[in-house]
Amino acid sequence: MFKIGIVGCGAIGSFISKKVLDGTIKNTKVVAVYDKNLDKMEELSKLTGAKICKSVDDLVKEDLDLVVEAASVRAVEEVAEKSLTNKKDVLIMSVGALVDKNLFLKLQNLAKNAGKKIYLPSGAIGGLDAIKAMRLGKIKEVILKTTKPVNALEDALKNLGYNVKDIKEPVIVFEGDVFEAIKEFPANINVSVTLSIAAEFPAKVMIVADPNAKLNKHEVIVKSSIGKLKVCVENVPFEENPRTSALAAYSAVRLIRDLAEPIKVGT
Ligand SMILES: NC(=O)C1=CN([C@@H]2O[C@H](COP(=O)(O)OP(=O)(O)OC[C@H]3O[C@@H](n4cnc5c(N)ncnc54)[C@H](O)[C@@H]3O)[C@@H](O)[C@H]2O)C=CC1
Ligand SMILES: O=C([O-])CC(=O)C(=O)O
Repeated sequence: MFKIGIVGCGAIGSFISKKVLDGTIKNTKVVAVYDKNLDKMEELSKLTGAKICKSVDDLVKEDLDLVVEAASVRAVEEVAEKSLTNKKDVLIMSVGALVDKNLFLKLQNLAKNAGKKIYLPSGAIGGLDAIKAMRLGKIKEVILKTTKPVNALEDALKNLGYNVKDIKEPVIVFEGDVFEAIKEFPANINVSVTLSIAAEFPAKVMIVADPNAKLNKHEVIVKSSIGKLKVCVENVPFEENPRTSALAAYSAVRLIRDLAEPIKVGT
């Protein structure tokens, strides 16, 4: 039996748990959960039978094969560092945290020394398989254009001083590099960091708030010496959390399911 611990019992953590329970992810059990929100943690524990943990420290001491971080960019350092030092593989959803080069290198070293893995799912975008291969040539430009409904961007827009009710037509609310993008939209643009890590090249990012949009759209363009890639996904948002695309949770489910597969498809 493959044993999982989950930090963050929101949309993604709960979805992964449901896919364990319905057998989409086979021979697996969610054995421990932690969330700073007690109600969410109790709800997921009730659903899965998992132990309620008092802290990340408490969770990583359990007998686990994998820790899933599905909490927030700010949670990543503690969850990943403690998982790896306690000899657990870790899957990170809040990939945005890894825009910090020092943290990236620290976790990479910890994983190497512990003989453990850090898994970064493709999340809400596509094309990373091809981009990783293209990276072996020369990458010239990496672009991500994200369009989301206004309510999906609401928290970040309010922090940036937008009056969201005044947005009546599509507005470019951000244009800049991946470093600024994840700072200003920490719960919306983790994919720009995953993309930049896969390409080993900093993405240029544009974010559009569209009051008429119903889907989370991500357009990825990569220009390289090997060729040009254009991938566009139009994702159904999660009902429980409109900031998050359903594809992001499905990609984590697929990654965990594939860990046990003898044949690996794609790069
Ligand atoms: N890589 C990707 O493509 C994507 C990544 N994400 C990221 O994945 C993460 C999870 O997303 P959702 O499940 O949709 O979010 P959510 O908001 O539905 O759930 C997050 C849960 O984590 C808990 N939490 C937050 N900080 C915590 C901490 N420091 N310690 C313990 N619990 C904490 C919250 O109380 C909440 O219950 C977010 O950081 C989100 O930005 C979301 C979509 C796509
Ligand atoms: O789910 C999405 O569409 C993308 C997202 O929130 C993120 O990358 O943080």
